[in-house]
Amino acid sequence: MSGDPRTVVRKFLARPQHEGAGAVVRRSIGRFELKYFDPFLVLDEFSITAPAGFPDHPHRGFETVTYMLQGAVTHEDFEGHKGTIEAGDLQWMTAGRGIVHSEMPASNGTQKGLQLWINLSDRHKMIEPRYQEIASTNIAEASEDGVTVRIIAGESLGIQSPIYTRTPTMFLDFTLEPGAYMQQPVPESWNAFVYVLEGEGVFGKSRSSSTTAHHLLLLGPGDRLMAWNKSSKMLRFILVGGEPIGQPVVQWGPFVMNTQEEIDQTIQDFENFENGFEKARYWRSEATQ
Ligand SMILES: Nc1ccc(F)c(C(=O)c2c[nH]c3ncc(Cl)cc23)c1F
Ligand SMILES: [Fe+3]
Repeated sequence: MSGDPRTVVRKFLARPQHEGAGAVVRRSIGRFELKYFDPFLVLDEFSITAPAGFPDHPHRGFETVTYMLQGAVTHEDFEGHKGTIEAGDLQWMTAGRGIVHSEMPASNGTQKGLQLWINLSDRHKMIEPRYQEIASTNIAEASEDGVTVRIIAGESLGIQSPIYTRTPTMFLDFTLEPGAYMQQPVPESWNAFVYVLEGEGVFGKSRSSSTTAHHLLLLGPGDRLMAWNKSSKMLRFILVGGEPIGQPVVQWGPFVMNTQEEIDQTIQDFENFENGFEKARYWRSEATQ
């Protein structure tokens, strides 16, 4: 690698806030200090205990990536697609022209996970909805010198995820043993961030300070991330990068388009059950009945 390692340019502590129906999320991307980090719209570390959850709601114009950390979430949509996302499982949902679904706790106790919202370019915003779902046991994993990486999207240690990312994206789940060090290439033209899940780590070229759980680190220019675990406990974090789309973003809750007129049309489509929302007219999820 001929370029420079990336440095940490901004650091945010994601504090709990209420979302959905009684759900608690730690929102890092999508909060007022960081409304949009192209192509990323939202990063939520969510925690839900029944009866709280995310009952019937729509999406248009982007993708949701749900990666379970603890427990399980049951999802069902207006096309009859339903299932349970267990701990370690991945659901990559391309809402495209429109999805209406519910995402609710699948069992008692607290369900925890991450949900990342990835914007779609204008040419993909109205494509047919699609799911890519991988069970935990089928998620590619590699280990080397005290570093274990689960390849959710993109490539690491010579292993490529099967997930097709319309907006080119990498999503890697790293665990470093005490004393371990990692280096991961990141395309120089991509925006990239780290979100710490557990432990304490030192990130970036300057190795200035350590970072603990629930913190998001925006990375500056460079061709790779370096990280160290100088603590006596395990360090776990995700490294996410994406190719900026560079188009206008007009968002109204779960609708993300390029112009206000397209948002007005989307709201009309949803209210009139048209242009992709036809099946929302009579559908209600079982989870919320
Ligand atoms: N207010 C609001 C508006 C629109 C939404 F789509 C949602 C929503 O469904 C979620 C937002 N964060 C999430 N983390 C995890 C899961 Cl499983 C779902 C969500 C929501 F909460
Ligand atoms: Fe949703």
